[in-house]
Amino acid sequence: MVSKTQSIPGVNVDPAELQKFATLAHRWWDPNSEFKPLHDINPLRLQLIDELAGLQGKRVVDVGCGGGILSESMSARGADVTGIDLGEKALKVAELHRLESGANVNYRLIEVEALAQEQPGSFDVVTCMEMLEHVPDPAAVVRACATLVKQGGHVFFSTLNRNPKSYLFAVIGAEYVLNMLPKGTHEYAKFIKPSELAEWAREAGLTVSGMRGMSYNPLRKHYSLGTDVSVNYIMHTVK
Ligand SMILES: C[S@@+](CC[C@H](N)C(=O)[O-])C[C@H]1O[C@@H](n2cnc3c(N)ncnc32)[C@H](O)[C@@H]1O
Repeated sequence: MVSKTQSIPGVNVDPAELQKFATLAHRWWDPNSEFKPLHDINPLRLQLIDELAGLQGKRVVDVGCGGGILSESMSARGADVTGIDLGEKALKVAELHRLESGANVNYRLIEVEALAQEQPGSFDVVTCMEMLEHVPDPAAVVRACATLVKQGGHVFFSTLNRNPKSYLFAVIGAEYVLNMLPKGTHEYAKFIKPSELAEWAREAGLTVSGMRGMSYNPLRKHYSLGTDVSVNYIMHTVK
């Protein structure tokens, strides 16, 4: 299924993108489902965020939290987490899982731009992972994340780079060869170059402090963090 970018006027959302995740939402916490890549990369990104921002006792907002894989793990590191998404089904799954796990996460169905108006400068850490490539106006999400974070706080973005290698690995490889993701999960045109993301971040008043690549080795079926940002990458910014 290939979605068309069609946003709701006044709202920075592509309903077809939300629908993709709604269809699969009940499988969010199955580590062998379509969400396996998120489960597999989670320990790596969690460790990086904790090392750079120190999660214990911090107020964190996880933007586009989905079923809550990262949100719950950050709460397990001692953070007070708010998880927001516009996918109703994903949030219901997240809430049910939270009730079982007892995680300290408050889930809300709210646009990041609306939360930014409601609670500017309120969070020590903002995470926005694997979400920017699914919205019509990613720069507006970056601006909202910058508004949400306190002065001196940390904002983490992760997304897919846009180049022939990322097309080969993230679309052809993951969706068509290895069947790791449903076909149509990603639209190449929405992938974001680090230079573009860095510019949006700077325009929003954030300083880019570093970048790490997340690479997948199909032979070892293993993800690792490193310097190769050609496919999936995490950008660390500070306000
Ligand atoms: C690939 S999932 C990533 C989930 C989570 N961030 C993670 O990395 O584990 C993308 C998420 O973005 C959400 N999403 C898409 N468009 C959104 C929007 N405009 N506002 C908030 N969430 C959105 C989807 O509902 C989905 O939960």
